Amino acid sequence: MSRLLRQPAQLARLARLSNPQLLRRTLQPSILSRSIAPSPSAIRCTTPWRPYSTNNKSEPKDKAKKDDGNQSKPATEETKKDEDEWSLPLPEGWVYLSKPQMEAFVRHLSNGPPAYTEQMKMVLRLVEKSGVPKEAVDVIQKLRTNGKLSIIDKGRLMRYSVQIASRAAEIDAQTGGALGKMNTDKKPSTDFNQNEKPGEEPKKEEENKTSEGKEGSAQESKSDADSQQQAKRPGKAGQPGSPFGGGGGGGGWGDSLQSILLLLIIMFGYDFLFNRSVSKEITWQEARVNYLDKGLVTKMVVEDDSRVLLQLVPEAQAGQPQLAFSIGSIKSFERQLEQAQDALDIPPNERIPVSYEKGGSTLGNLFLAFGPTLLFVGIIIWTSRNMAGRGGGGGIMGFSKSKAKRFNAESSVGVKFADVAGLEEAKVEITEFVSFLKNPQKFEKLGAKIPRGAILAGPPGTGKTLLAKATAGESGVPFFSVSGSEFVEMFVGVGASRVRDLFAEGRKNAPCIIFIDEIDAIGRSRQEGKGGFGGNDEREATLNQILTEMDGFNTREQVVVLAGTNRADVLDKALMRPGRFDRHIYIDRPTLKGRKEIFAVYLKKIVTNEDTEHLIGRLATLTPGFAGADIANVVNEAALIAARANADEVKMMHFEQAIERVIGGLERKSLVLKPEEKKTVAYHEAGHAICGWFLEHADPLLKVSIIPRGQGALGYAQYLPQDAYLMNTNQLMDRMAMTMGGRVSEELHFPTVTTGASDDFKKVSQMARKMVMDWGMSEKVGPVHFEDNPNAVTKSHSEATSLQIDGEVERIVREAYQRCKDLLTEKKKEVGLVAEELLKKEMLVRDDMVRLLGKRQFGDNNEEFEKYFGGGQGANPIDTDNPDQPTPAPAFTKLPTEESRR
Ligand SMILES: Nc1ncnc2c1ncn2[C@@H]1O[C@H](COP(=O)(O)OP(=O)(O)OP(=O)(O)O)[C@@H](O)[C@H]1O
Repeated sequence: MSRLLRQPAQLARLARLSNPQLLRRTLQPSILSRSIAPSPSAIRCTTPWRPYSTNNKSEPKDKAKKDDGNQSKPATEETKKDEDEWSLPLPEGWVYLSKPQMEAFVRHLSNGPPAYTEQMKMVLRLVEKSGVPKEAVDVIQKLRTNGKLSIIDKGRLMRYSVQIASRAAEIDAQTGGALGKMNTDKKPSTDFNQNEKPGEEPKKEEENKTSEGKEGSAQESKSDADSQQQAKRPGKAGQPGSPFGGGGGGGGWGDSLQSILLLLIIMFGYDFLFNRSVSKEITWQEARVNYLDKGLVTKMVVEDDSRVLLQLVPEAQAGQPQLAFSIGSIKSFERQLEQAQDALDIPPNERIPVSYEKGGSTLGNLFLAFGPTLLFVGIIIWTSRNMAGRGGGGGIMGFSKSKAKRFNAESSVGVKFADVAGLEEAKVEITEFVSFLKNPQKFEKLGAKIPRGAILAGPPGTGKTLLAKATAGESGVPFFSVSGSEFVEMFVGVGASRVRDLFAEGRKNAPCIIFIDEIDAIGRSRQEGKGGFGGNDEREATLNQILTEMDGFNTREQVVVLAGTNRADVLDKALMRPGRFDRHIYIDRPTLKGRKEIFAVYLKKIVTNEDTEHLIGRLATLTPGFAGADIANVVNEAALIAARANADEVKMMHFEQAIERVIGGLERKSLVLKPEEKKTVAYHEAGHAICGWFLEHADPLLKVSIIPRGQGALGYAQYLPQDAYLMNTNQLMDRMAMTMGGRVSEELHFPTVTTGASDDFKKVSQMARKMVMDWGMSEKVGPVHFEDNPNAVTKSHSEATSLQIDGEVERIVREAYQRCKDLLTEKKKEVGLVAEELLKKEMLVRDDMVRLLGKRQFGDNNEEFEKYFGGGQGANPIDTDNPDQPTPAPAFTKLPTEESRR
């Protein structure tokens, strides 16, 4: 419809093209009904229609009287009697227009676009036939007396037009399309000729009507043939295309409604845009001689500084349009008016009032009147579409819809417990939910209450979501997954209503599992944020709704709520209490055993000829601290590296490259260091390596490199820390000393030091501070725990204690430094040896170290390391240039770079 409105020519085409079809549709029933048996509807369709103003002598008077009695028209003088037998009674509050009113209406419409004159005639016939709402009479009366309408009145008239159009459609449907048929045959009693004097019947029309009256039923019998003729000449002048469908049992009344509406909108739109007022142009002289001099002018309105509208006494105005004349300038008009009034000797207090109006019904006014409303409606539609596009559920109402993704037991949730490696304890806990969903009677008959839900807490990527999915997969129930952040919207109340919707959906689909990931986005403690500038009301409202919903489940409702979070510590206590999230399942990063199991799951999908057991063990040993997601990533990365090298299978070196890439980041080949910088980096890394090699509690060294990697790392020494859960003071001191190795080596080998050790100092300081404040490892401060929250306004301890803590931290760091300095001073030669080798080879592996320094004195303190990497081997330094030496395992050899492979 909007497309049609933008292209009025199309509408004309549409109306014209639709005419033959409509005619055919209209005709068919009457032809059929006549060839078989005359039916009342067929007769009705062909009964000639007589407009109200035609005083048709041929109509039998008694019939007219009878009809009059049947009509429920108001008994005013202006009310017109309808004589057509198929006319429907006027609805309450509706009247027929009087002839002068009709003429005023016609004059108004005749200002529409010329291309639609024919269509306007049809609208007119329709108005004659259908009557108008009573209130419309007031507006039309204004049109009659003022010749123009205000924007508000035009808007009203538009509204009445819609009502008229729907009544027309009703009549058309109820009379089997008679209205449509009538419009193809008849002309309105009131013509559109503007220049015609009001009240005067056009002669031609009169003739037509007389002949109509004479021919009477002859026309009826001719109608089929005529109609068929018309069908062949669509849109010919005088035979307008009908916008009324309606034929064939009212099937086209929707078309009628649409067409009439479009026509009216076009007409009024045209009027708005192009006709400042419905008026007749005269000259100043005419205005003066015919009206001013005769004392008929009551007021003058200057429009847009260029045109003057005359307001006349009612007697003079009656029956004619608004009069207007153009002026060159206001000044000259005022002068002329004054002279005229002076000449007429009009006293100053009786002079004709002049008012000034700007704009009239210009485009600007139109925008001023409707712009804000249109803008508002536009914004609503845009926002609503946007929400729908984001999966908001469609339309503005979609805001409150939950965005949970539903996975079906048969389709998407293909995950089973077997796919979740490790996490044995968590699986045991959660299996209970599965048996509850599968077999609730088992629990109910013993009077047991089933837990409502479980919080799965732990570091990112450890398999919380996977476990929740597996629970749904095992129990074969629908699974609704939603992220906590999806409840957070800028509109107040949306979060709470989404929670309501989610739980309602869950209840509808019970038994089912609802999984809320990252629940900390909405489940944070309500105390948080209260201290500052007040809490977040929207978040609290959402949390309260979750609390309410979880309370709302009765024990028989088989809806289990699981939630995942990385921050169980910040969750609201009310959320964690029994009866809501009863179970708290902590899922930590996998241990060596867990990593082996996860590698086993993912390596199944990889093409490799390596010994699986050895591969898994070795990779698991190389990846301490890796979460399940990291392991999945390493395996995939290795396959990608192998594919890039066009390998047939994924080899150990591909896996090791992948691990190195995940830990250290991408090799930065573009970063070229100056020779002296490279030398500093080599001595710095050699210092770390020597500390790691000679300190008793250091972790086994894997490799040292001066190839820049990732973000800002110019070199690195990779150790293999054990899965340690406790550390003693000696271990910590050795680790700190090892971390200081880089800076101390720089001090010993160069006249000045560099900025390269800042990250080392940060680590050392953090460790020392924890030893003093958290772990009670300072004799002076004692076994006390101190809160170390840099954001806290008040400290948990006194200034004196702070000073004491600072003093102890400094002491520990200094001790570690001294330990390192003593060692590196003693091993200065070895540092130089390793550094020079590093400068030559860029990367040294464990075997290089053994070759250069001899077997490590203290062993590797790591069983797995010794098992998979042959730790302790190489008691005799390996000469890699000697072909008789055993080939080192891949982790100990330099990995081929991209260039060397090419
Ligand atoms: N125990 C595991 N067994 C198999 N795959 C795992 C395991 N843990 C994690 N993964 C892998 O890691 C991916 C991410 O895991 P998941 O989404 O469950 O982590 P999460 O703990 O929910 O993380 P987050 O806290 O960031 O939401 C999984 O799709 C899976 O491929």
